[in-house]
Amino acid sequence: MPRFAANLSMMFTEAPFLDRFALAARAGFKAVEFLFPYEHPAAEIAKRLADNGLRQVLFNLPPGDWARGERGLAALPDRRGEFREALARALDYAAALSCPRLHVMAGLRPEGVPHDTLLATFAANLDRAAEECAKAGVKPVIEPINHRDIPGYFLNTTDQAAAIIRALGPERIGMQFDLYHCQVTEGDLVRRVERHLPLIAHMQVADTPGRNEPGTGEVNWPFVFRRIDELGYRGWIGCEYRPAGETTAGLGWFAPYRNET
Ligand SMILES: O=C(O)C(=O)[C@H](O)CO
Ligand SMILES: [Mg+2]
Repeated sequence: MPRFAANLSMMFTEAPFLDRFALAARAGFKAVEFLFPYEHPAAEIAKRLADNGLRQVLFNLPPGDWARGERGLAALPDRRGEFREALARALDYAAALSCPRLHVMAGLRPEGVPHDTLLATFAANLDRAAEECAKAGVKPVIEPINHRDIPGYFLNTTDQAAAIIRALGPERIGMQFDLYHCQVTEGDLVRRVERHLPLIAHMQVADTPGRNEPGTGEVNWPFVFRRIDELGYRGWIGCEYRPAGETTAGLGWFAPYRNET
């Protein structure tokens, strides 16, 4: 059976961030992910994880100035110093939270910079991230993101991510396969999971088109989850969706998977 992690940036937003850990555990989750921990001391988050018997399975490197629209630094040639600092900061948190995966966001394509320059920067930064992360027992992951949610994002398709991962070594870098982005951009979910399975180190889910919980949109999730399981994926699937109503009221879809650890 697939194992689901609650995404605490999107779920349980009825409560302040630090109180969401208890709500996730009460709803039956054994693991959590979120976008960014940096507004809170790592020790405080570690305590919430321990108090509630939860594992932290993923979070993101600092993405630059999120409030001003930045969405990562890794492909940006004039931000390499800042990328190194972001990596170090994320690794400090990962150590404190015993987190095995870090999402390295590529960033938005700056106007006038050739694609090859961005790709070379992304590869060089990922190479460095892989080296530093390996020392800490962490695997960095990259995620193709659709054009509608983040227009101008550098990394859009699973094939593009796969080519970068193969060039750098799948044992060093993984794919964060977000089924929601894949359905928006590419579709053919099960075939794409089959194609990229050896590279996939983390998954995420939301239904399309609304980015709400599974069962609110157009995808046959029981079939997709069953095939993912049959294919042998044993990693986590982060519930990176905006609940259509109150979070707990929308967890009916999760009932068959609640006991997976
Ligand atoms: O948007 C997503 O799907 C993500 O997973 C990123 O971490 C945040 O943009
Ligand atoms: Mg995602």
